[in-house]
Amino acid sequence: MGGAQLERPSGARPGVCVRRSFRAHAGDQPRRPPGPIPVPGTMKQESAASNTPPASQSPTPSAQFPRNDGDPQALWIFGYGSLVWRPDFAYSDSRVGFVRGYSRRFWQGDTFHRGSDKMPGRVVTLLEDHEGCTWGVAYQVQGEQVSEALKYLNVREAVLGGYDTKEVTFYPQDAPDQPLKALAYVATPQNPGYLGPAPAEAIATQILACRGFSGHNLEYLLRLADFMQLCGPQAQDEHLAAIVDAVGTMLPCFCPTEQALALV
Ligand SMILES: N[C@@H](CCC(=O)N[C@@H](CS)C(=O)NCC(=O)O)C(=O)O
Repeated sequence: MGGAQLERPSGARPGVCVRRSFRAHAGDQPRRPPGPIPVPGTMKQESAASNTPPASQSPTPSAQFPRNDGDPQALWIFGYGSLVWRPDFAYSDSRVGFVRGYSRRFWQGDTFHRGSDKMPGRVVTLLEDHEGCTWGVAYQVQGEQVSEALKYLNVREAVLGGYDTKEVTFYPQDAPDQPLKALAYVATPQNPGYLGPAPAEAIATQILACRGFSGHNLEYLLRLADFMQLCGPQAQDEHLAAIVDAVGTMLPCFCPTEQALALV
């Protein structure tokens, strides 16, 4: 199964849930160019075991799983960080869209996937924000996929990441007037890995310096920025953009000089 299919909105008017000061109406459906464009990176269907340690007695998700009309066995899971480009669980359908009332923030520390105990990386969580809007991908799991996905995500998100489950309302980009109940993994300030707010420059420095089991923290940032770029101009994330800008400013300081390279 390929990556989540992202249909680049043509130069259409912005969809629903755009910048704080703008409220379009469900009728403003962006026209669709033919054929979807895959989200950057492949969403491999490799077995979950390939990138997480042996499953432990992970706690079961605290939220009752949100159900939508139709297939009672189906469950939608909303990804807004690494799940956007690497869900690594089998799913039946995926939709690009957004949740309202939350803002994405690089305020969660990560000592496994993108950092270490000595140098924790920074990954994203959702901050309750009445005016907020966060774009991501919702994945539909059905039948046996439900228990498999939840078992895998409990290890990856809850046990290793400190995330808890929360029910959110997801608005598909192509049908914002038909919202879906979805399960999201959110790192709250009560979890031990929570780092909280910091200036964009400090977050950028931490991201540039850290790597973990799943790769460099910079890859995490840039893949998310890549996804947001593909969502089109109506999808804005000022916090993410400020960190990307700060990384761009600092990168020369982290790059080896010609002289240093000549010594290699
Ligand atoms: N829950 C968020 C964030 C999840 C996230 O990024 N978790 C990290 C740290 S626990 C992770 O799974 N990283 C895997 C990776 O960086 O490839 C999402 O829905 O995407």
